[in-house]
Amino acid sequence: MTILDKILAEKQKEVADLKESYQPGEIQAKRVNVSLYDSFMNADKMSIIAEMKRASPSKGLINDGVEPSAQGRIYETCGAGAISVLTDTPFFQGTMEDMQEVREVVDIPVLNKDFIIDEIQIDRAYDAGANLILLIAAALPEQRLAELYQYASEKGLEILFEVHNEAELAVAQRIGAQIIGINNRDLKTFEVDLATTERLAEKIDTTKTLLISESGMKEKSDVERVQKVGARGILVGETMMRSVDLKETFDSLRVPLGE
Ligand SMILES: O=P(O)(O)OC[C@@H](O)[C@@H](O)c1c[nH]c2ccccc12
Repeated sequence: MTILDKILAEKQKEVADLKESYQPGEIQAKRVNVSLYDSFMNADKMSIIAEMKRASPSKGLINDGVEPSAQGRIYETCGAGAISVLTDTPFFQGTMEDMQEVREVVDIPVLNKDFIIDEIQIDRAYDAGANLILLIAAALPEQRLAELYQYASEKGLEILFEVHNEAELAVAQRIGAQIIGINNRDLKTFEVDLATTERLAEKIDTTKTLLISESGMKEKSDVERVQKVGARGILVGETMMRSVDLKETFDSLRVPLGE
């Protein structure tokens, strides 16, 4: 059983509970109407989705003392284009409240980072003020991904569609995903390799599809590698959570986008 299988088994239970306990519309949060697609496509520097990530199955505790609203404010001030908040509790120590706290204090797009397998989770993400949800190609069959993609779009959410190999990328393209995240980390083995972005980017028309490279970004040279193949955005968790000088970290990773 891979870690992804374990997480998904846990999500089945969570969703069953949520269907009993959550009424869509129950939470009400600030809504900010911003498009990550538009802002990232129009930027002249690498855009950063900075992530709130206390812990992970691969790294254990990363930074559990973090205060979401303070961290969210700093991310925005330092130049984040968006903020990703992990809301999974058993494996990542995040909560939905973390995301709501961040939402209240920032005006940039907020991504609800979780393992979404059911519409009810999309309802709750929307209610809690998310602008985007994550859909992970490896988590579900194509038909189900297509249904959830459409459900989220109809609610006015944007979708970060995450892929890790050619077959998953083909699914993203058949579904018509506008924002594709190439995860450099294999969710089944935790291995990280930036060559994943380099290999898959070739098959994407990055003038129309917004390409985000996810995971494993530590320094400028990493960002330059993915910029060269057309990424306009990066998703950065651990490096941001461990940074002692966020302004400096953002400035060094926001490389120019030119040729
Ligand atoms: O901490 P990193 O290596 O910068 O990675 C961030 C982000 O890409 C990673 O948290 C992630 C990518 N896809 C996911 C899916 C679920 C949970 C987490 C993730």
